[in-house]
Amino acid sequence: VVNGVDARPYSWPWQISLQYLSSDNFRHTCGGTLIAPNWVMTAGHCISSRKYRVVLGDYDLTKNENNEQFRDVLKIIVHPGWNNNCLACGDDVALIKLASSATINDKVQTSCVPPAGDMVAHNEPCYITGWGTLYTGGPIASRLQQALLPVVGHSVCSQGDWWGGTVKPSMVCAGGDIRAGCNGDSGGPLNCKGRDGRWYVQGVTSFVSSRGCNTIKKPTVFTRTSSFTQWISDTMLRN
Ligand SMILES: CC(C)c1ccc(NC(=O)[C@@H]2CCCN2C(=O)[C@H](CCCC[NH3+])NC(=O)C(F)(F)F)cc1
Repeated sequence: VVNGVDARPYSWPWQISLQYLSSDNFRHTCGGTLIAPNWVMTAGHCISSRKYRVVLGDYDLTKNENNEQFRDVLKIIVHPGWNNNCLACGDDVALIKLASSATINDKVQTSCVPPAGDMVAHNEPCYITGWGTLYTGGPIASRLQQALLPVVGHSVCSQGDWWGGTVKPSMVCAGGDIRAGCNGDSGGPLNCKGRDGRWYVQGVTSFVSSRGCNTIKKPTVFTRTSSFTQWISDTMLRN
């Protein structure tokens, strides 16, 4: 996250770190959201043929704070429409079934998935969270970062000098000024508070401009969760 701040520890208890085994130790590669005790939602582009683990209840990736829960992955289902060579085609979403359920407590909780078709409004105040790089090409964060990213409506985000036709209705734009997601935030949540006072994961961090994470008029682009609510529930039910 570029120009964010340290989150208050465990204030986003559904944020997970997706890590892959790289010569004898696990490395953070993407974020993700706990949406059921044994299911995590992340981005399709985060998934390759590596061995993964999921870390829950983490805050500082460089310290053992004794609240972390480590889970092996039982299975990964990438959305059938995801095409690694077509970021603009969307469907950048995947579901990870944990080998055993997370222990739900004050530091590990599930986020709400919005109802199908739920549309976050232009300028709605949402927060991106993640351990991604602190600036383009920079180091990943040690402590979980957060930044307020106001939603940019599709009519603005799809304008020529913004993302144009690259952004689809199945995506959500947010930010577009000095704050942005950055590499390593992929797969993490766009957190928006509902009228019921509960937090909803309205987006899955998908892409930023290849010219720099916080490029003006190139807001961070998220997979719109509510476009996949049906797929999410079907997949969890069948697997
Ligand atoms: C659709 C096309 C115009 C296009 C749009 C944006 C990009 N952006 C990028 O490639 C930048 C540069 C580093 C990684 N990156 C990204 O946007 C990667 C996804 C890359 C997937 C590649 N297989 N996502 C992230 O860094 C983020 F923001 F989610 F944390 C690339 C192509």
